[in-house]
Amino acid sequence: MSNLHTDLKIPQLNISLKQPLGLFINNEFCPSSDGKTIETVNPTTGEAITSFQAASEKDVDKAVKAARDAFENVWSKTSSEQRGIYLSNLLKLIEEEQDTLAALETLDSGKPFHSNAKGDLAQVMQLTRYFAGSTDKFDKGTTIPLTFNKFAYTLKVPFGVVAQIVPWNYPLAMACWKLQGALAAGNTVIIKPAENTSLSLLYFATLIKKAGFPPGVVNVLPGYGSLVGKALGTHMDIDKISFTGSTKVGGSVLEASGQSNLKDVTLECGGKSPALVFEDADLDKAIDWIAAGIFYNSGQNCTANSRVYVQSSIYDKFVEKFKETAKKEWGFGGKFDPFDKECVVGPVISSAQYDRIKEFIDLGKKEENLSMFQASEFPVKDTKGYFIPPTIFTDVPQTSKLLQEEIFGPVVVVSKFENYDDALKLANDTCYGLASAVFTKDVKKAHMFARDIKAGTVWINSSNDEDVTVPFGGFKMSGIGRELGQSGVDTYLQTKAVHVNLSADN
Ligand SMILES: NC(=O)C1=CN([C@@H]2O[C@H](COP(=O)(O)OP(=O)(O)OC[C@H]3O[C@@H](n4cnc5c(N)ncnc54)[C@H](O)[C@@H]3O)[C@@H](O)[C@H]2O)C=CC1
Ligand code: BAL
Repeated sequence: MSNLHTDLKIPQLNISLKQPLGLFINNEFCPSSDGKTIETVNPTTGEAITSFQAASEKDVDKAVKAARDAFENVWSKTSSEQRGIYLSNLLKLIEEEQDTLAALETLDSGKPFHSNAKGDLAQVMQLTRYFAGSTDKFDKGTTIPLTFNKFAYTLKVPFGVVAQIVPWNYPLAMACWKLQGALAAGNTVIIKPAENTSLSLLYFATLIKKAGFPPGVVNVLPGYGSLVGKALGTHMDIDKISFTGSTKVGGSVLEASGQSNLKDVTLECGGKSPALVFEDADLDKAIDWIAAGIFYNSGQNCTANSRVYVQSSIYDKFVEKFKETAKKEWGFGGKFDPFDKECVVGPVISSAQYDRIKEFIDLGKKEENLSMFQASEFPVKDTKGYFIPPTIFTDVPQTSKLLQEEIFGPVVVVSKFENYDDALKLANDTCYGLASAVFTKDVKKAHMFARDIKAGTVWINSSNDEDVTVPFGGFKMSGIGRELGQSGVDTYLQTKAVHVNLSADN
């Protein structure tokens, strides 16, 4: 092992790989300027996997310079067709390396390989295909007739240098939601992975180079949020920043823009998304969707349907069946190994998140005296990993901290409602507005809910099955702006208005 690469083995899948550990600037892996490193831990075992280079402020400046030079001299002059070709090359490489990338996600984040990690890669491939095909199709601007001798036209132009900060719950998927859209639009990028899940994006950087992207177009800067993230937010030569993570840090990114150069800001932040189940719903199907909507990815999902409201006439039946489903379908598997097909609930990301979630569980149980069900024993005895079983709190009052705050774990609160107005009021009673779901066979009621709920996404008779072709983003304190779909490119473009005077006299 050098300090810039190490050999990793994943025996469960018979995979060996050369893992980059350096900062990726100008298409080369390099050490950090101050030699600092970060150790990354396998949440399944609690043991260290390896250490990678942690960028300094000086490295941020170096990456920004690389991205600026690449934008001004090369990328802004690269045709949209050629950008699409690079993205198509990238797609082919991701397809070839999908198992390795998915395996890295499982190793570093603990997400079950066969369900979650492969699912993340399927989404990454779909969105790369989508954005590769979009480069010559997105909105290019309009012509506006003014007078006989005057007209104007608009140009949609890239911002230039874009910074992107991504979280650990979907390390590569969240990176690709941002990266491919920004590249399709013609920007150069500096992207910062989360401290605890940097390996997959560093490996992905090798594919960027192989795909032919010119040096400096994509730069990957692993490092601490409080240092690298902050330096990106306040940098005077970054034109736009896009962030996914907690609402608290999202606010500080917005503030950093205001205190520096007013760079454009897109934020995807927290959520406490409601799912409503009306008495006319297909109960079994609703329960399957809702269980997946909270227990998939161990509940570490900004759109998780973490608040469930059920009409009182079917409440008891719902609760009974929901518990059965959680116990039967959402288990760790006997080996506590997310590479094992039986494992559908992996560990949560870190000991810090484990402690945070456990605090919520203890609060609900001991201080708020709530009725609680867990799909298996907790704390789990047979593992050193950060495993938390699906946990269901029932009859939870609207004022409970568990109902109001984002827990970001496999923990759900269930409450009852009497009628539509009651349900809507409860569902909208939150500072968040990311997503929502409604289960009913009544088309009118479903669309009334879609009209009335203050959230960026509404699922009718499903939950959390987002699609890369559909815009995604939050109302209220869940964020600013949209990603994916056409918005995934538009968000990285700004409008220039050109006024043309044809008159000979003035
Ligand atoms: N919306 C989402 O998808 C996510 C929400 N969260 C929420 O946040 C809670 C805490 O998780 P954390 O890992 O602490 O989230 P976080 O918001 O601190 O981390 C997300 C990203 O922001 C970076 N960051 C941290 N401080 C920064 C700063 N001052 N300036 C710029 N970037 C910074 C981190 O390095 C990471 O890359 C979770 O329990 C969950 O509620 C966390 C991750 C993803
Ligand atoms: N469902 C992917 C978006 C997120 O959790 O951040």
